[in-house]
Amino acid sequence: MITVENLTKSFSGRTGAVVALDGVTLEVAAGTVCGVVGPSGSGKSTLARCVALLERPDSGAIRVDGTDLVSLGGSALRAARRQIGVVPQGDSLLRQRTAAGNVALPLESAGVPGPQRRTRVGELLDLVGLTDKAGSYPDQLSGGQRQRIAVARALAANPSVLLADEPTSALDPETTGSVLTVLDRARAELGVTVLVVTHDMGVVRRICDDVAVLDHGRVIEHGKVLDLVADAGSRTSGSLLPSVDQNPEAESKYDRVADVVLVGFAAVGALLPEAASRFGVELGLLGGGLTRLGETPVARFRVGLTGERSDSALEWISEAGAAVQRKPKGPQGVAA
Ligand SMILES: Nc1ncnc2c1ncn2[C@@H]1O[C@H](COP(=O)(O)OP(=O)(O)OP(=O)(O)O)[C@@H](O)[C@H]1O
Repeated sequence: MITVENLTKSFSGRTGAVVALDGVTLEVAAGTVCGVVGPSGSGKSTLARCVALLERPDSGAIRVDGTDLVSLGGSALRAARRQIGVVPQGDSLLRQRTAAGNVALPLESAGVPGPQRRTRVGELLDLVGLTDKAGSYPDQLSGGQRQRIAVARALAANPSVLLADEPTSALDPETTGSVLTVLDRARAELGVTVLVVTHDMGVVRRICDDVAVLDHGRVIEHGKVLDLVADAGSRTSGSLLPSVDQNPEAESKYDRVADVVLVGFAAVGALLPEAASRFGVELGLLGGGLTRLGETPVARFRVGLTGERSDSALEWISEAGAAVQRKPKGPQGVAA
């Protein structure tokens, strides 16, 4: 588990101090993947660098499995660093070493004997699906393959935490998928806790259990992705749910208009028709659609309802587990 408490970090800029982290508090449960998102300059990389102990915060605590890393020095700090695997931003492999040689690097530094090293490198190449590229040099690998080798290298010393800073930037969607699969396997098969910094909400959509949204060095939103998408006002719901086109003319034809978010329903399409028939209302779909967050099906539909028991129908949909947000009717609705 990673716990970050009230972390602050400033840099001296040309026009005075730049506050990169302004009281960041965050908790990432063991064996989960947390995405750190936010606009450029919001402090994402600084947070990752502090957690990786590459940067010392000005104040606050960073605990990994209960140990406060900020207070450590000397050999205790070096030992703590081994608990944290880092996939740096950009191309980070050594050009003159093969893929296997790059993965072996942290094991060599830790003095792991040759036979054990070879076994471990073999396991890691297998984990990232690149056993057949063991003898290839970085220039002979694609960008996605290089990133997967960087993940294998970060996992070599058996860390409990893996930090990845923009692991998929500059990759095409297909290659991005293969890198994300590897991060997901690290969590699922090795139980590693993963913190991934990204500007790409697609990364959050694919592999993150939790998300933290940073802005101006502060956490402005943090929680489980599946909880946040059900919260109509959250930024996460705005960026991950299917969009709804505005159509005031169609909406004006109904007594009630609402957005309905359904998370993890096996038969996502069945609830709305059932509400219509139970309460004898006319229910029309005005927009939205289905998506998937990780393995979980998620839907957002804008619905219109007409009939005396429209409110009861919406209440029943909400009691069945959906998040329902009633929409005020637009000017055309008032006129109708
Ligand atoms: N070493 C440094 N020296 C001076 N200022 C820095 C340094 N590192 C970061 N900053 C400043 O701290 C703020 C946060 O930067 P950071 O790189 O953490 O943001 P970010 O969210 O990762 O941005 P991006 O998405 O563009 O990588 C920015 O204003 C940045 O200019």
